[in-house]
Amino acid sequence: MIRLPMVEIFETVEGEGTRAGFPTVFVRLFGCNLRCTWCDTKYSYPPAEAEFTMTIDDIVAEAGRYRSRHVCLTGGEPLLYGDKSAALIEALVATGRYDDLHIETNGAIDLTPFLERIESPIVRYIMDYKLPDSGEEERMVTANLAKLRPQDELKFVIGSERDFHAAKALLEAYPTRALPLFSPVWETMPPAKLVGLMLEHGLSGVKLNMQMHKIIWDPAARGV
Ligand SMILES: Nc1nc2[nH]cc(C(=O)O)c2c(=O)[nH]1
Ligand code: SF4
Ligand SMILES: [Mg+2]
Repeated sequence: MIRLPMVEIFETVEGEGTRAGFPTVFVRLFGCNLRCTWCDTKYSYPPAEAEFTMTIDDIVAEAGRYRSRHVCLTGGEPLLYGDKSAALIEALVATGRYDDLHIETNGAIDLTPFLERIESPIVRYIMDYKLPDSGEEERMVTANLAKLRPQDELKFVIGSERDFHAAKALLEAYPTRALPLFSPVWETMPPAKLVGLMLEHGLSGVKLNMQMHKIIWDPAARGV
């Protein structure tokens, strides 16, 4: 039986992206293949330990205890487990109880096998592109950008002006159908400064992405 290492399952409102504000069940898997400098979920990979492991059936049942019709698969990196991650996505889709299943993936996983295997219209990828300040830019799978679809989102977490210019250059170099989101790093990029840069550079197709959960609750709170 397939078991996955887990951090937590909880219900809150989605804090980010185009579905921000909808009641959403979060399924947070343990483990990540990156170590971003500004990571806000360091409890989701070693040296922290997985809280527990769960079977796919258990995860589906636990998520199903809540009434949200949106589900977010996150981590860590929820696609780290290949076929097992795909089987979890398929099992959540098969319940028929969700209108939206979005997957927060870190840009260092080739999405091709997932896009080819999973055909459900409710499944959407929110791909982070890690910029220079993260320390992980060289790990990005740039081939993913051309494969993302209009329902997917391409999120840039922007910590500095250097990051802003890198994101702008990347969008010019790698056309994508996904919606580009610019998200300010909570500690180092004042949102007003990021908006100013977006307007100054005429980035009319880019959407500002604020992390609502860090405004509503303590930025360090877990499970919200
Ligand atoms: N409310 C809320 N929205 C979120 N969107 C993405 C999250 C994540 O940690 O991946 C997250 C989270 O942890 N909380
Ligand atoms: S990819 Fe996400 S979970 Fe992994 S280190 Fe970076 S910010 Fe943290
Ligand atoms: Mg979070």
